[in-house]
Amino acid sequence: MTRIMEARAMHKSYGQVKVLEDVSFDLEEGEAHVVIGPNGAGKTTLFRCLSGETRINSGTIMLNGQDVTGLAGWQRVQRGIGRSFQVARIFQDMSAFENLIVAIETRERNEKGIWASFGHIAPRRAVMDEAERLVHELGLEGTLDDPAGTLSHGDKKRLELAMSLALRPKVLMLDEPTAGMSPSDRSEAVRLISDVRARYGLTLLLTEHDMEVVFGLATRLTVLHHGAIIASGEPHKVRADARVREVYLGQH
Ligand SMILES: Nc1ncnc2c1ncn2[C@@H]1O[C@H](COP(=O)(O)OP(=O)(O)OP(=O)(O)O)[C@@H](O)[C@H]1O
Repeated sequence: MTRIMEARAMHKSYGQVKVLEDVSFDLEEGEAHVVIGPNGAGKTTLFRCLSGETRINSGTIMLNGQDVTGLAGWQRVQRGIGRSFQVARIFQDMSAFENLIVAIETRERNEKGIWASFGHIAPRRAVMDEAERLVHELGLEGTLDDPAGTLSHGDKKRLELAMSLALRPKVLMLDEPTAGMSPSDRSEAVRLISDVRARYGLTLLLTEHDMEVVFGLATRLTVLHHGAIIASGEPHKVRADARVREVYLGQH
């Protein structure tokens, strides 16, 4: 297996609060690596550090063998890290389709440089075709012309996923993708994420609280507790780990 990401000895504090303490973390190509842990364990912070949204205080992060520790989030996106769009990043007044067009054009600008943004007024046919394909694959047909801000929670999540895929990432990071969903929407989300992972040959990194989602998707499971990793490995082995059951899984 090829190691895509290798983070070593990461420390992260917010003021006096130590959130990550000596965390080392690997991501292998093709795996679906799920990070779980109690509320406040540091999962979102770990995500933000790996994606470059926030800087670690010490440690190193390598991506495909290159040191990206000092690089900003957008520079890591250019190197293949796709972080699911936060709901706030969707342009609420624009339609789902227009949001997708923007995401695809953003990728093209990243690929070709700033000059790609000049020279066309209407979206080109290829961009429209790609947006239509994503709409179809993600089941967004019924929502196309509605302002994104008026979409249901489940459809917003689908749109976020479509916008993340538009960036053609090698690694897709999803922070609690099923948060706030009904049980049936959850099962649908698991099916969709598995489907997208297989179709795009993606490496997945996600956090999740729902155990059906966790065990439905994970090929590797890592458990964070008070900002430290207490177990990592095959899901069924981690599930049986006494310490993990004590601090987290025993309550589920
Ligand atoms: N920007 C910030 N400034 C100050 N403290 C923060 C900040 N972000 C997170 N924290 C603190 O860091 C700790 C870990 O938070 P984090 O959101 O990473 O945990 P989590 O495991 O994702 O939790 P949850 O499961 O509830 O989402 C918490 O104590 C939180 O209050």
